[in-house]
Amino acid sequence: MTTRTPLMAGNWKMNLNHLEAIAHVQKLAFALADKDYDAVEVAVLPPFVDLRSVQTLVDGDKLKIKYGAQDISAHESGAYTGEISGSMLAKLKCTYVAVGHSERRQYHGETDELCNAKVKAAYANGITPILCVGEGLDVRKAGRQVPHTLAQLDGGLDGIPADQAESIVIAYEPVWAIGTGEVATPEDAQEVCGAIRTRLAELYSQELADKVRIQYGGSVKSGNVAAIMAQPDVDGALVGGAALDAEEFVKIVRFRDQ
Ligand SMILES: O=C[C@H](O)COP(=O)(O)O
Repeated sequence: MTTRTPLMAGNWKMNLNHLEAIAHVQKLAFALADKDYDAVEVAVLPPFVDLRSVQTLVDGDKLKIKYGAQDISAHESGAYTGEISGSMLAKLKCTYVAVGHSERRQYHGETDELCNAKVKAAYANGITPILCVGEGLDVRKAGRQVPHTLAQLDGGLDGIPADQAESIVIAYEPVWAIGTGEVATPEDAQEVCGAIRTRLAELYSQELADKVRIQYGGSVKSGNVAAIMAQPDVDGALVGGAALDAEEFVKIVRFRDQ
């Protein structure tokens, strides 16, 4: 059985300017330094304008905290006003990039096809995508959360070869649980995360599926993280609101102590 290192990633969304970002990462580094946290990988996904500041801090102080972006352009360069390319993110040494977050899908009309192009752009630049998938409330009420989420997974991974897919991170985020305080039960999370792993085995191989980390996201807090992480197919969390509070995020990282 493959051991997967849990990945706790804080998606700051449109919060914290570059000065606040520096203070926040310093707090995280200070709080995490007093106890070994090698067993858990910690990442932050700040707004684009914070990335240079975060990079300088992480590089300068040789922090173990990883960082990445919340989005990536499907294009490599050119006349795409407002977009940020994969090569720009790679130049800032981003480890991760979120692709297809439900807020991008909902407010910016991102389709599975576009997400797939963004996954390819990430890999073309040596950045690991965190592909976000998950159903809305109407789909959940209709009991179609598994086929809906797997269709997003299939679309996002279309044409991605195994040697790339083995490093992908999948974030299962039921939209009805994002920022609502409405957390999926551990069983809800396991149902879909387990189905994602089974699909990865069908698309590639069981060996590959066993390597891929699958996160849960949606109102994760220190009080509920341990129960969610106890599920066999949940390998981390993509944390929104609670990641803006350094102390709370550190508690989530230390889920084993909760
Ligand atoms: O990317 C993070 C998710 O959208 C979860 O956000 P939340 O923890 O505020 O519910």
